[in-house]
Amino acid sequence: MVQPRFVRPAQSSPSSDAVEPNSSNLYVANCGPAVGLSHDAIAAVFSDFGEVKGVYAADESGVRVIVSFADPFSAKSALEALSGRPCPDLKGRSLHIRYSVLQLASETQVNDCVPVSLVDTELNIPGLFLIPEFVSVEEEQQLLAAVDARPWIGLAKRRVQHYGYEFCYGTRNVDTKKRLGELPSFVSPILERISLFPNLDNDQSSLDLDQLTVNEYPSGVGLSPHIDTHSAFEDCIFSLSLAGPCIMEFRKYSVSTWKASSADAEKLGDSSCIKKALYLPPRSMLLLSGEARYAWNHYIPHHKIDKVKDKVIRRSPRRVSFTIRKVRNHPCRCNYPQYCDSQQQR
Ligand SMILES: O=C(O)CCC(=O)C(=O)O
Ligand SMILES: [Fe+2]
Repeated sequence: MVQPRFVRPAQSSPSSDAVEPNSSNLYVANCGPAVGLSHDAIAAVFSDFGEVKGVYAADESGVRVIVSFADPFSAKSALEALSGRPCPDLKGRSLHIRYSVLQLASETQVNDCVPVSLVDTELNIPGLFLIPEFVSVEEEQQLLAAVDARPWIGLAKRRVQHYGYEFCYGTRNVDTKKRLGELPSFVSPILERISLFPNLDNDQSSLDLDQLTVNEYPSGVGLSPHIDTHSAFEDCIFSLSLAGPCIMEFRKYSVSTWKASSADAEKLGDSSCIKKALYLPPRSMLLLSGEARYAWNHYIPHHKIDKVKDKVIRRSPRRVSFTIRKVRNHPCRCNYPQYCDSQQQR
């Protein structure tokens, strides 16, 4: 059987162990088989506070365990009653207890289900281009310093900044009437370089990019599969990777997914979809245009470790991306109506 993996929950402050984190699992130090206390003996003591689903070794030490309750209230009562006090039924040992959460298998798994390409041409997706080393190491540092000097907006798992127009995650669109202002001057060299981008047959006006979303992903955090809303943005979507690499997976579903929530799209999983994956190194620029932009979902798997051409690559502590787009002011008239919110029959 696969041993469940538990980790410390994300905390907002060092003292937040006192706050209920809604976890049913406790990390208990200073007891275990190495000091003559069996998992059954530990379970018996903790079951005074509620139903114990299991006791697991927290690590190889033999003196640290995870006690998993059926509900968070039992875990809270046990923590409050037993933590920091000698426990007569466990040989008088003082237990050090904190909350723990079950880590999703996907966060510890190696992403190796879809072979990962290193070059765009290998994917054979029309309109998809990857330019490695689009910015220098020095420029990368300057761009990171510029965004780190500005306020971040905290989402559930990552942080973002919006410039030009705010992207609204509820509607997956922008409010074209609410312009925030010009794009900041630190992106000007990037915009200039984009205008010289090879392989672009779009007219120059679609390159008047006016919206920037900066995403900061901690290691193991990804992005659910989605197609950027057709009616929100023009054809060309640029994404600059900084600070760390990631894998981007591309999925083409045979059914329309524009109305499905991104979580639903993720659940659609293997059913009737083609999957391809590309390694995005730091400092590279990705362009999604045409079929790649309109018909393929892009997705960053929620993994800490990726397998790229038989090499195991650990994601760095953060990846920062600059997604640069042009807001659309008229309905989309692309050639992919099944994926297009502007062209759906209502
Ligand atoms: O982080 C990235 O490279 C992609 C971000 C993205 O897909 C989006 O903001 O729509
Ligand atoms: Fe996107």
